[in-house]
Amino acid sequence: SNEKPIVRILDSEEDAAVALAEYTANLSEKYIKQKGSFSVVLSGANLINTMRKLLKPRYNTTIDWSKWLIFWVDERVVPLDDPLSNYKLAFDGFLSKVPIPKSNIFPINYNKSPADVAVDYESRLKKLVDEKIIPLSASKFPKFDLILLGVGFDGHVASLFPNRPQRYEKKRWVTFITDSPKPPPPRITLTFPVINSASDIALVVLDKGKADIVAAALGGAVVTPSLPCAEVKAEEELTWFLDKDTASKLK
Ligand SMILES: O=C(O)[C@H](O)[C@@H](O)[C@H](O)[C@H](O)COP(=O)(O)O
Repeated sequence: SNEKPIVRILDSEEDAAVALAEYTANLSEKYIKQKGSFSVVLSGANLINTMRKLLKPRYNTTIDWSKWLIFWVDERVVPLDDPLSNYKLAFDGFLSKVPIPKSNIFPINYNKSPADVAVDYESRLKKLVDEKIIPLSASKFPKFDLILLGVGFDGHVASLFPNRPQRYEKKRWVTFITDSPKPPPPRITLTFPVINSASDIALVVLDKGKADIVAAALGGAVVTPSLPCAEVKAEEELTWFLDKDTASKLK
């Protein structure tokens, strides 16, 4: 793997959205050619809006949507029709507008217990690995093609927060949190061993309020505890997508 991330600094949020579409479409073509499918793992929040260019020509007409598999890097433990659901956000803003087969979309099975939801999601991933739909990494974690991550103001990725133990999980594929500092409190999340087994990862940060966090993560500043976003590694390539304002504090 490439130890050094690629840092792309675009002029504006609009340009970053275009660059993200181009990047995603290229990976889609590459992995579908290579392995017959393209597994994409989504975050919530702003990311879905940044993916909007994929819904427009030429991407919407040239991408082989039937080969996409959709997962969530983290999910709020709420019913799937709740306005806080990452699934609902992705469905309303993206998935309902492209012809991805419903059977290729893997939202959580909602249940009141975050622990149960995590166990269920992990066992469904295990089944997909057994069925050879998702490959296994050398370290025996599921290997997704592309994980798309946002970064929080505290440097979190997925629902792996700086001051919470979930970020140190080494064995589980999916874990849960009942006291997330970002609301809502109950969530499930993929763990670092799974995230860092992905082939390609995009960290998409387009918010000048996060300029300091990005500079700390990319500038190698010593922060205790370390920033989760600085712990992300990809098997093939890790790419940061920033706009000028968000990158303004980079040296
Ligand atoms: O549950 C969520 O909200 C996310 O999946 C979370 O990990 C998000 O990606 C970051 O908090 C950044 O969110 P923004 O990009 O909206 O700031």
